[in-house]
Amino acid sequence: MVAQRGRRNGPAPEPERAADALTESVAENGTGQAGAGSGAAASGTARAIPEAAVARLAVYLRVLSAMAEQGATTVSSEELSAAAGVNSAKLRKDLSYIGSYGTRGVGYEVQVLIGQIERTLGLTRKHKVAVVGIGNLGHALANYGGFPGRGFPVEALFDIDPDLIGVPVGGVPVSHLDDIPRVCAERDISIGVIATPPTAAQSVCDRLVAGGVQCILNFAPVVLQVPEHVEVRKVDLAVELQILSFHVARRMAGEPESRTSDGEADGTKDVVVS
Ligand SMILES: NC(=O)c1ccc[n+]([C@@H]2O[C@H](COP(=O)([O-])OP(=O)(O)OC[C@H]3O[C@@H](n4cnc5c(N)ncnc54)[C@H](O)[C@@H]3O)[C@@H](O)[C@H]2O)c1
Repeated sequence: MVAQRGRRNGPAPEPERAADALTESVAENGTGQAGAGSGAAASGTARAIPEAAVARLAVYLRVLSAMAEQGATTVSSEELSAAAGVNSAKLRKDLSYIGSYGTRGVGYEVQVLIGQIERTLGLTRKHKVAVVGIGNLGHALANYGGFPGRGFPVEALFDIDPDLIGVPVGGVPVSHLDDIPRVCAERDISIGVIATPPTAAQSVCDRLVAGGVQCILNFAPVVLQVPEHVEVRKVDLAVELQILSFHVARRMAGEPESRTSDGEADGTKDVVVS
């Protein structure tokens, strides 16, 4: 996933919303590239957190939540790192960013660590999501049941196709593109997901911003221009496939492992390109 920086001038951020938003918890360096120690510290901590570490924190949270559901109260760094597919040195470093060092011989208290990661990721409140473009991808996103439980309820859907307007998808009726600003403002949508053709993405983005949306997840293969207070992340599965291809090519050539974007040797193949 790529943090994207196309900026337009715009109004100043609302501090309380900006501080809460998931994607604004990540480190920024103004170039779209993550780097160790760059940019803003995640909320609740004094240290900047590399964007790749933020992505791994989300993975640790998912693993810890599953462990908690199974009744675990403590977890060692070795157990957690194995379950998350990350080496334990990297895990300990990631958790040090949020001030969590564990107890020698005991490890980490699961619920305490969950709380710390949730606070760092701004997940102590729900972030309502709107999806725009209810085609193949939009349908899949709208129907996916895994978002609400992780604090991201899908509360609005938009499209331009008259055949879709008013039709419920995943229990939410599709509204018309023109209603984006009003509906997003009324429903307090904080994250907009763009799944339209690329030609439509910028105008959709402008409407989302007009509706007060401060975080955009963009699946369309286009760079969006946004005001300073709006955070954009771009998802491109082709890039992920190219990264896999890179690893296969390296392995076949017998060349050394790559380094992650936070500058660490990567023995885990969990490169996050940002
Ligand atoms: N990032 C990725 O990894 C990835 C993967 C698949 C698709 N995509 C991209 O996601 C987008 C959607 O792909 P898809 O396969 O679902 O396409 P699709 O054609 O099935 O769906 C697009 C939907 O957008 C709607 N739409 C068109 N113009 C609109 C507008 N102005 N406002 C609102 N809705 C509008 C259409 O009516 C349609 O329902 C494309 O840009 C595609 O390139 C990205």
